[in-house]
Amino acid sequence: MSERLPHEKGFHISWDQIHRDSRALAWRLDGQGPDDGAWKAVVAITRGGMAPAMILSRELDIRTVDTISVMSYHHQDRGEAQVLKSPDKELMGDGDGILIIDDLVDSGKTLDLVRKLYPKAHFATVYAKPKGRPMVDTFITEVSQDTWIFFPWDMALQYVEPYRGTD
Ligand SMILES: O=P(O)(O)OC[C@H]1O[C@H](OP(=O)(O)OP(=O)(O)O)[C@H](O)[C@@H]1O
Ligand code: HPA
Ligand SMILES: [Mg+2]
Repeated sequence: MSERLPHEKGFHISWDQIHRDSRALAWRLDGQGPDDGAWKAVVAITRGGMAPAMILSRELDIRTVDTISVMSYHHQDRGEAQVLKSPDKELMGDGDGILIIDDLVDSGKTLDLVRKLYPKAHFATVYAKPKGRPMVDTFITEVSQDTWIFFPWDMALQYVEPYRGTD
């Protein structure tokens, strides 16, 4: 069953902003891996985690990148999180040395599911809401629970009327 969430605010993120915030995340994680500071691999939670994971893997020079596909929302309606595609089993093990990246943590259900599969992985998101915060090891910006984050891949530039009409 899914429920409609009461989002009062919208937080609109540009490509430039997500690029800078993902770089900030990379900066924070640089040298923090278990193998002399190095990370074994980056795993993106698709689809939202792919853009931040690409930026981060470039910054940290990590060439081993895999994905886990978790689906939990239809537009703004939340359903049960389910794994649609798993990353390489041999690479993942119990998650030790693996950086698992998502664009945001909201209720925390997606990360809760992935954490159960890879308990030793490091979980990082660019944005976090209060409910999901305990599920994430590292994040950059927190927004309130009643904020819906709009990502640049879900938006387009369009004309807006000036505050004062033109006629
Ligand atoms: O903390 P939660 O409440 O679980 O919500 C966070 C997750 O929800 C969104 O993904 P979604 O399932 O909508 O799929 P998408 O990344 O393909 O858009 C978002 O990208 C996170 O992965
Ligand atoms: O605030 C959000 N924005 C976009 N996708 C999401 N998935 C869960 N919460 C959000
Ligand atoms: Mg997602």
